[in-house]
This record gives sequence, structure tokens and C-alpha cells, in this order.
Amino acid sequence: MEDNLPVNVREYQELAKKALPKMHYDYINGGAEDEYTLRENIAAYGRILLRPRVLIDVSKIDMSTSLLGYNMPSPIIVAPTGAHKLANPEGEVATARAAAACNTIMMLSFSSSCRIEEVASSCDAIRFYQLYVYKRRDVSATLVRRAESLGFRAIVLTVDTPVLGRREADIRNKMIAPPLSNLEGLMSLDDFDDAEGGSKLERFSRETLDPSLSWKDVEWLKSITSLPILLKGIVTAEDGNE
Ligand SMILES: Cc1cc2nc3c(=O)[nH]c(=O)nc-3n(C[C@H](O)[C@H](O)[C@H](O)COP(=O)(O)O)c2cc1C
Repeated sequence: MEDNLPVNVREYQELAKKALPKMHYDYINGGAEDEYTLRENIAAYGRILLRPRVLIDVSKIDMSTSLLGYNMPSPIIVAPTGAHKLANPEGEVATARAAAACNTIMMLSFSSSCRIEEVASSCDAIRFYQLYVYKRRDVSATLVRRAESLGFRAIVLTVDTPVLGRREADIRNKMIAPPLSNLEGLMSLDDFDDAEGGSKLERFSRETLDPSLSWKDVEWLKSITSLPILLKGIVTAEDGNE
């Protein structure tokens, strides 16, 4: 087994494709709208060429940095992604342990398949909580308060998903919205599981996410939490200057 360990991310991806049900692999692997941006993101990294200098003693390399005052060994943190139990029975608890072992920060997704409480008690680490703003503001507010009381250090407001992208593989696979245990008891989750065609995940998102999301909601968020707020998904200088 040891001999066959993957040596790069692509090889992990091949193993994941074999191990996961097609619907779940496609959800993790897929993108929206002709998957143009997905391809372009990968190509963009390929266009960055380094100009390495030589003969400069690289026996000690320090990539450490800090974010919101928290020190980390490298400028790499764990982005929020939903429903880790689709890939691992321990879900976000396993991800939290891995992030803690690397001394890096994990952003726990609003669409986590583990409860915030389980992740918080799984290990000691700096964690941020990612927020979607639902039409039901009370649901979003409750989760912010729960994350705050469980020691999360910042709220990461996702601002590029007022509607879910048209994820083509999910439409073909009639992707089922994964169970979101943090929403249990806060809203009914059964109403979305009907026979309508296409992606049920997309339907769930359409019913729940608030497409009117705007700067006034950043003010609202400030009014309900004393945690620092990070905006995730700004891609233009114009928005950065707001
Ligand atoms: C399977 C999957 C689930 C995701 N779930 C979330 C989520 O719940 N919340 C969020 O803010 N972003 C989510 N994202 C977006 C990622 O956090 C990230 O912004 C995006 O994948 C772009 O980074 P990349 O080019 O490194 O993949 C998700 C991405 C993927 C691929």
C-alpha cells in the first residue's frame, strides 16, 4: 500500500474518482456555465512563471505569515467547501483535524455536513465560519451566534453566490442537496426533495439564498456580531474599494 501512495494532487483526484459515487465526484469536481472559469482558473496558474534566483542558500525557508493577527507557517488556509461527508464519513471533523495538524486556519462552510459544535470540540485550532445569507435572516443569524459562542474567530461572508451557479454536472445527475445538519430544527429541509427535474441542490439554493444580497447586509452582519468580517468572492478592484 505504502508503495502506491499518490505523489501529486492529480493522482489523488484519480483515486477519488474511483472511490466516490459519480454524483458526488461530479459535484466536487464540477463547475458552472460551460465550466469556463474552472478551466481558466487552472490555466491562470499555469501562466504564472517564476524567475528563480540561484546560489542563495535555500536550506532554511520561511513562508510564514499572519492573517488577522494569527500566525501560520504558510499563506495557505482551508477554503470553505460544503458537505465533506460526501467524501469522508467523518466529514468536516476530519478536515478540522488535518488543518490543525498543519497549524493552519480552516474556514468551516455554512453547508457543512458536521454540526458546528462537533467541529469546534474536535480539536484546538483557529477557525473561521463561512456564512451564506438566507432569505430567512433568522437562520443565518442563529448560525453566526452559534459560531461566535463556539470560539470561531471571524465570519467569512460569501458575496459571490447570491444565486448558485448553473452547475452542469449537477443538473445532469439530478444532484441531491446533501444533508445540512446545522439547519436541523431551524427550517424544514424536506420540502425541497420533490420530483422536479434537474439539480435538487440548485433548487434548494434558489429557495434559500437571498439574491438581494447587498452592502446593506454587510451592515446587518456587523450589527449582529462583534467578530471580524471577511468578504469572500471579491474579484474586481472596484468592489475592493467600496
Ligand atoms: C465542492 C465545492 C464546494 C464549495 N462549497 C463552498 C461553500 O460552501 N461556501 C463557499 O463560500 N465556497 C464554497 N466553494 C468555493 C470554494 O471555497 C472556492 O472559493 C472555489 O473552489 C475557488 O477556489 P479553487 O479555484 O481553489 O477551487 C466550494 C467549492 C467547491 C469545489
